[in-house]
Amino acid sequence: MNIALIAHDHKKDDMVVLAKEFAGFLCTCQLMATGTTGGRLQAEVGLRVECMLSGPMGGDLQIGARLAVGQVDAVVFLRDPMTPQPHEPDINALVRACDVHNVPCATNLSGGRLLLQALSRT
Ligand SMILES: O=C(CO)COP(=O)(O)O
Repeated sequence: MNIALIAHDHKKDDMVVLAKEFAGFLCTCQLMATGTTGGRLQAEVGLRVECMLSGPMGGDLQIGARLAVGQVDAVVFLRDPMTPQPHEPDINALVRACDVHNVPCATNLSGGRLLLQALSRT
């Protein structure tokens, strides 16, 4: 299974907690992440992650492009709703691509937990 993991700066600690919780499942998946998120998952959780560019540099778009051609099965995108992001159009494009292609996308910690629980049982 191909899973994309993305977190805005104020949500990166949550992503590390979530990834540690599901490390046993995630280490059986092909993981991709935006640059800084992926770096933390590698360093702090020990997961093997394909790192794209950092989000503001186009990482969300890289993941969206893969998703559009069927190479992403699920997205956990822990967004920060309280902080304006310079690359808001890229963020919207990725979430829209999930909707266009009917790819499950969790945008907060509890949704991410539910999604990973469900996927880890399949
Ligand atoms: O900005 C992001 C997603 O929109 C996340 O990017 P980083 O993982 O590189 O911080």
